[in-house]
Amino acid sequence: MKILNIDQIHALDQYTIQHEPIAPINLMERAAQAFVNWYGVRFSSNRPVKVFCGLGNNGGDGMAIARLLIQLDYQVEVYVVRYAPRESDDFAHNHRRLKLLTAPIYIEQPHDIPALRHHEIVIDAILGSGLSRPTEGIIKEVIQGINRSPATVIAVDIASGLYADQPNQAEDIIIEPDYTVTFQLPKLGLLLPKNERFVGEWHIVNVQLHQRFIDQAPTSYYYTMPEEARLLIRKRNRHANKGTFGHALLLAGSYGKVGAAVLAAKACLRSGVGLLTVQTPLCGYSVIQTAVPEAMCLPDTHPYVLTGHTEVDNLPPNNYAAIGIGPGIGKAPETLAMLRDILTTIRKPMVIDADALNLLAANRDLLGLLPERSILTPHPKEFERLTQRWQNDYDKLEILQDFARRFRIVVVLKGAHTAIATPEGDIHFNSTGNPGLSTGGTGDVLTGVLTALLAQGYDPVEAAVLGVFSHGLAGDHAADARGQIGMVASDVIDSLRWEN
Ligand SMILES: NC(=O)C1=CN([C@@H]2O[C@H](COP(=O)(O)OP(=O)(O)OC[C@H]3O[C@@H](n4cnc5c(N)ncnc54)[C@H](OP(=O)(O)O)[C@@H]3O)[C@@H](O)[C@H]2O)[C@@H](O)CC1
Ligand SMILES: Nc1ncnc2c1ncn2[C@@H]1O[C@H](COP(=O)(O)OP(=O)(O)O)[C@@H](O)[C@H]1O
Ligand SMILES: [K+]
Repeated sequence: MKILNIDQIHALDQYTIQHEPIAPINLMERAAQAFVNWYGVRFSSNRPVKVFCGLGNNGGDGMAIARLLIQLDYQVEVYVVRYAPRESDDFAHNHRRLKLLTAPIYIEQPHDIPALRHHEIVIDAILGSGLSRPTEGIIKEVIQGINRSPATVIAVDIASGLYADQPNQAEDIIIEPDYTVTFQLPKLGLLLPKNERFVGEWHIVNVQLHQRFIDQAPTSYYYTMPEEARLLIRKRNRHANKGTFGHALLLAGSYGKVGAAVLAAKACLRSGVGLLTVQTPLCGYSVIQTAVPEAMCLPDTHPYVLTGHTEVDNLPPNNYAAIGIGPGIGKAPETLAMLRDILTTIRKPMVIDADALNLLAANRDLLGLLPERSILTPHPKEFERLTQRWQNDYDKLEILQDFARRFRIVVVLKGAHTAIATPEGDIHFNSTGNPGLSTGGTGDVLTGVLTALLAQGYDPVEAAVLGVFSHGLAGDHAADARGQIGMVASDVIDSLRWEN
């Protein structure tokens, strides 16, 4: 699904109005109805509702939402924050309609702000995507009052005071909602880590804006929807054999970190690879042979770290369908030499993770050797080591795009909405996963998943989008079964499923 900027979203509104065609007031009604449908299945009518409206179209949505809720027998009070003399036409229209049902209360001074109790629901329709400057004056006072209250807060479209596609300043006063119900398309600002407090749990509701405009709108930002990810999964041919699905090589583990190799190997096998060889230091040999009997093991000559040398007959590295390197390998000089050797030999996309990334960061000349369309999987700290410090999340996205474009690679920047940057400069945000994944070893699992997909011949961008989605989904299933707190990386492996 595309993520559009605010100018595009406004143009999309106008396009829908002209080409559907639909009167603006009816489009607002559709948005309000979509919000109320969402609301109705979650909150019972015995919780009093206070709707806070601004004077623009977000406020107009609030007015229409209040009317629809009153008609459904919810107990609703409507507050209008009168911060300016002018109102939008559609606000004024809905204001008139609402006044036939109830008398709104006007807030002009701080003492007009009502007390809010914990069983109440606040609907924040003060400012939406039309935000043009930081909040101040009476709007700021109302927002602070709502944020201090114990009520449940739901933002209409976006929290009042939060920019949808540009950075806020630390001192900005912004609604801190429990939920955001946004219209039609996700907004970039909802996905960024620093905005977490101003987003809460967010949901998209469909208001049937014109699909032709969306299809033609240029963007670099995408949000992976379940149906899009599932479409990428390839069906197996009836007459397939294990050769069809590739032979992968995982280079993983060091003394004390052979578990990382085990996790990556198991995840690789659970993601459909045909054959798997794990190269690990000698100390890992019997661990791999015992813990992952489905995998072959290539013992390195070194007892503790990977050097790339082995006394056992094996395939030349270029003969593997895909190579994944990094989980638990450490940063020994011998391992650096092996990485350099591999990067000079291998010409097909690889998966590079963990200490392999730290070795790249410390030896930047290696970046130029990366096979085109390789997948790098840094968490934010590793990414900072590879690049530079960023000022804010928007700046970080630019650094990410530049880095992926410059080295013609796929960069999977891990986090709550993992951002996958392509060599073409696009960014795909993931929609699955939960904080239960913040536990040691889940990154190793992802490396195994991605290596398996490359070995099966998936294009690296598709492998990254699908692999990250499926890994997050497995994390969600693991959380359902074990809870976010109790789940571990092995549960994520056990929960991997590939169904389209
Ligand atoms: N896209 C969709 O799918 C649909 C969208 N819809 C809804 O429309 C909403 C967008 O409406 P909108 O454009 O009228 O903007 P909104 O935020 O209500 O108000 C802006 C007004 O406030 C002002 N203003 C700005 N910042 C300010 C500040 N800090 N302090 C004080 N004032 C400030 C600004 O004035 P100005 O910048 O001109 O001074 C302007 O007058 C959107 O979020 C959604 O809810 C649906 O109805 C239909 C489907
Ligand atoms: N709060 C979160 N929400 C969603 N996914 C998360 C969250 N925290 C971590 N993850 C995911 O868990 C994985 C952690 O990877 P990483 O930090 O490399 O762990 P490790 O090095 O311990 O294996 C990544 O895929 C990341 O996207
Ligand atoms: K709002």
